[in-house]
Amino acid sequence: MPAVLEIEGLRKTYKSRRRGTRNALDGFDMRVDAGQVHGFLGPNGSGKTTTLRTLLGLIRPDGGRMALLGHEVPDALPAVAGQVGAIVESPQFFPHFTARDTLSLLASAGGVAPIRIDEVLELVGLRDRAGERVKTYSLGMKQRLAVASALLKNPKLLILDEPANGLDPGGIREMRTLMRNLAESGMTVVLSSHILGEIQLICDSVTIISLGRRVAFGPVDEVLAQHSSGAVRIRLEAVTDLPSAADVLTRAGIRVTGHPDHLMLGGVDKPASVTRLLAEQGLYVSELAPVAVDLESVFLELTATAPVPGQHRQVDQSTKVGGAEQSGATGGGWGA
Ligand SMILES: Nc1ncnc2c1ncn2[C@@H]1O[C@H](COP(=O)(O)OP(=O)(O)OP(=O)(O)O)[C@@H](O)[C@H]1O
Repeated sequence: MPAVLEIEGLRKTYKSRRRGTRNALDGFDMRVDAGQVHGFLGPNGSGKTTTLRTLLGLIRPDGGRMALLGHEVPDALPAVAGQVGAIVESPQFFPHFTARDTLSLLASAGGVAPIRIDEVLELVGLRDRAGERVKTYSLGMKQRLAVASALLKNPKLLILDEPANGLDPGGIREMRTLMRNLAESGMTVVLSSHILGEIQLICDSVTIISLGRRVAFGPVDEVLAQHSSGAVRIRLEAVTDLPSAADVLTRAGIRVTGHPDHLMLGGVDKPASVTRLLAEQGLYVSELAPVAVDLESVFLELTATAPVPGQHRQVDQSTKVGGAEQSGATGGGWGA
């Protein structure tokens, strides 16, 4: 299958007087095959926006290579730009314009045939409301108008940074249907998100980034399967013993992720050894259950930060060059 997007060893260092030198991307790799809906996941500050902006020629990288639709970028950007639609920043619309006025303006500026306006309005489900002013639109409708504007030139690749951010469950469902419809029409869609349940439902494949590096990638099922073997949830008689239990198990080489009332363990061969290890330290297990992991647990385990649906709550993950600071490592729990 041909790669629509390829990134190898991408590096970007930001230097600022106030924050010093920071590695936003530290040898990052990514590959997206044609016809996929691909989820790009990572905690705040892990480098998602820097990656997408670098791909689109808005930021100059310090190293590595990138290709879009088989052409090396940024050199070939003028040649491929017409085949790539992207929303990497919240687009601003004239509030008094209708959706149709907005798209007409963009279409004439971009040399797009007017007939395409109705097609994109239909695609994003705004045709019936196209004559209403944008200021009367819900956030979800504005997001869909933004997608419509990116679809005007009928791109082969659509890149969306946090398309479901701030949407209510109804808006998220509409966005999900839209993404699937676009993929079925043959478009490749890359979307960054914190809403992991959504990514699990919508996406065929994922890349997880942490601290500017790829920590997992592949078809969603495979990423889940790689992290499901030996996954166990335990509860203790005393919830206050969870931190000590996490400590004991981590020292025994078990991957541990802390939650308020239980621990998730990874890579457990013999569940009985967990009970024994803990009992030897006077820590008593009240429940031990094998579990099928979801994308959220995998994300938590790999990035050590807890995602909050629809919110930017995780701490910044970038690393300071020349210092030990790594601010994102403690957000999720005690272990791993
Ligand atoms: N213009 C800039 N100058 C200095 N540092 C920057 C700049 N842009 C981003 N950074 C830093 O680079 C790191 C990566 O940021 P980036 O925005 O790519 O992360 P992200 O994964 O998109 O996060 P979020 O989910 O919060 O958007 C962060 O530490 C951020 O503070």
